[in-house]
Amino acid sequence: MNISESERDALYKVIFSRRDVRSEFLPTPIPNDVLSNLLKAAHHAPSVGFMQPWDFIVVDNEQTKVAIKAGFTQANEQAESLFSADKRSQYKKLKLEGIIEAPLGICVTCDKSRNGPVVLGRTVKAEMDLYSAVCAIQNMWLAARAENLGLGWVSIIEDAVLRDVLGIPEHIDIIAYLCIGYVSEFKNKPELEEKGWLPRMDINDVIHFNRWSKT
Ligand SMILES: Cc1cc2c(cc1C)N(C[C@H](O)[C@H](O)[C@H](O)COP(=O)(O)O)c1[nH]c(=O)[nH]c(=O)c1N2
Repeated sequence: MNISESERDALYKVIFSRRDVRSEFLPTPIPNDVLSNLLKAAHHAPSVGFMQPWDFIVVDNEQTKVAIKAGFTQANEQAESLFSADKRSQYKKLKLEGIIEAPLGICVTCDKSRNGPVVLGRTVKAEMDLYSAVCAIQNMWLAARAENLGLGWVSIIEDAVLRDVLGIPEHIDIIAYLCIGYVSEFKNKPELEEKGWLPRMDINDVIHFNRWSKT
């Protein structure tokens, strides 16, 4: 099966217009079939040894969201203190989550024990299952954009809080807490770029032929 030019263009449009969303969520409910599309896209991500180590815990309960938000607030206060004084005042002005506003949260986890202890492709690098779960998140992020849904990754929260609030067993790794919902707008640029936190690097500064090579 070949990809047509218009299908290729659509894929690049989705890639380049995908954003991390936290300020623009609308309360509009997400239809079940649309949510299913996102989860199916995530579940079709590549995974080491095809182990499919992910699980997706969907959060739609207000009380649960409030408890998760409290965890963010606590972690964010600690995070603030780590930045230098000038960065700190800039940091305080950033909105770094949409936990309450987004109609749905999804906690993505990784079960390292799935399919037994020896996994094809994970024999020398134990973290390959975690990377596989991240591939699922990126699939979901792109599928969300194609469905005109915003997605925001909230990593400023202790695993212990998510584990406690969502009842996640100790042997399961927590990869991400994602906020998902329709949005008032998709920004043209990353919010952190727009607000002067960091610029996008020049692509030529990150592509290197034979860098560090000994030969
Ligand atoms: C693993 C990981 C973790 C986080 C993020 C991303 C990723 C990949 N990002 C979003 C991040 O700031 C954003 O992707 C970049 O600023 C680039 O912007 P766009 O995603 O292109 O809009 C993010 N943003 C935020 O406001 N709070 C957060 O806790 C996090 N955590």
